[in-house]
Amino acid sequence: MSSDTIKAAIVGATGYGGAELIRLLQAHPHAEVSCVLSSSNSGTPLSESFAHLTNIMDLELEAIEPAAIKAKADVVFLATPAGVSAELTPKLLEQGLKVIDLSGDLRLKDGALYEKWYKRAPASAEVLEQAVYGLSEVYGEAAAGRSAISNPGCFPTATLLGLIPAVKEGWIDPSTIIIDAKTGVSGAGRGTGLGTHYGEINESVKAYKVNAHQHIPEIEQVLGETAGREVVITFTTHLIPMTRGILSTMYASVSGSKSTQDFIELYESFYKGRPFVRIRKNGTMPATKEVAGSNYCDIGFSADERTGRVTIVSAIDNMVKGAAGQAIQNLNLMMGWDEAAGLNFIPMYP
Ligand SMILES: NC(=O)C1=CN([C@@H]2O[C@H](COP(=O)(O)OP(=O)(O)OC[C@H]3O[C@@H](n4cnc5c(N)ncnc54)[C@H](OP(=O)(O)O)[C@@H]3O)[C@@H](O)[C@H]2O)C=CC1
Ligand SMILES: CC(=O)N[C@@H](CCC(=O)OP(=O)(O)O)C(=O)O
Repeated sequence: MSSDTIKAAIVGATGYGGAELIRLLQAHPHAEVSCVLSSSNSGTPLSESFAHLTNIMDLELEAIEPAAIKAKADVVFLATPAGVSAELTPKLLEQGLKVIDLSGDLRLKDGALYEKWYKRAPASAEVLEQAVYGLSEVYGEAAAGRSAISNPGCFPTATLLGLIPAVKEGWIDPSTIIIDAKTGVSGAGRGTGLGTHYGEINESVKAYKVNAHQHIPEIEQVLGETAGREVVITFTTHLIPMTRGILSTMYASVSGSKSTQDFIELYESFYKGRPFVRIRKNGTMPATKEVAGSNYCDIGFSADERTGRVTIVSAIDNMVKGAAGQAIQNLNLMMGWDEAAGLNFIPMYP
């Protein structure tokens, strides 16, 4: 480890997001996991919760005590359910710790909107103000030197990276946007439930949370900022019988006459120098398998002269670019390191 190494604590280490953070941080050149925390399993070794970590991460799970975390860590990743970070973040910041939150608690800047969609009390206005929305390729520069980052949701990451350049340039009419998104079941976390039970999801595809998904206001917030006016979207999520991956298919009316190649060139220029967004050539479309296990977001386009609409398709791994990978990308940006440090994984294929 180099002298600019920092120590990371993971709250929610017994969940999927926590496990993915551990997998990725293990290979990070400037960060090491110094403590793992749990609200229900403290005093047990992490490998008892995750056998795949046997002989790799033998740390014992600890109770969540901000002062004790400060004694062991510089930065805290919160991979916890909604409601936890709203309460915990101010206590961690008071200790002088940096916080990267993977939950939805700090993403919506309007507390009333959070209350409406998440059905819980929001974080304080002060904490919401402090947290930078960490869509790395768009707001990455704002993360430098900051103490709190709200990591974007998995669907918003795939969708916003696919829409922002066209909305920003006025190439699509934001009022016509329709998003059809599919996810693997790991997006629902490790907790068991009827919704992700094998017998319920295997050999089946279903739409869920239609017009009621908590990522709707998050996507609208960012597209509204990008367009400079209110944006309202139609957004439908589908559960697919696969473990990892999100495919977001986006439709919108094109303003003026733009070809598929025009879109490809616009996006290549917008994401120039950003290592984790890959633009597909010649109207070819991405697949979740082509980004699995990696921090890439792959985007493809088809502009249809016949309908005057464009179809934009983006693919990510929900656990990596949609959660732990982007959280580490944000750590890198926060610390002024190479944004790709520790994240140069080739996707697992096939
Ligand atoms: N899975 C994904 O693809 C993505 C997840 N997210 C978000 O990241 C967060 C973590 O998700 P994920 O890892 O999948 O969820 P999991 O359900 O797999 O894990 C969440 C962990 O949080 C801990 N926890 C539960 N209650 C509390 C509490 N009151 N205080 C502290 N810790 C608690 C649990 O561990 P213990 O009982 O040991 O404390 C649990 O293991 C969620 O907010 C999720 O919405 C965001 C993007 C993508
Ligand atoms: C399959 C599945 O259930 N996925 C979850 C992903 C949500 C998530 O990650 O929640 P936050 O981003 O709000 O923290 C869902 O659609 O609600």
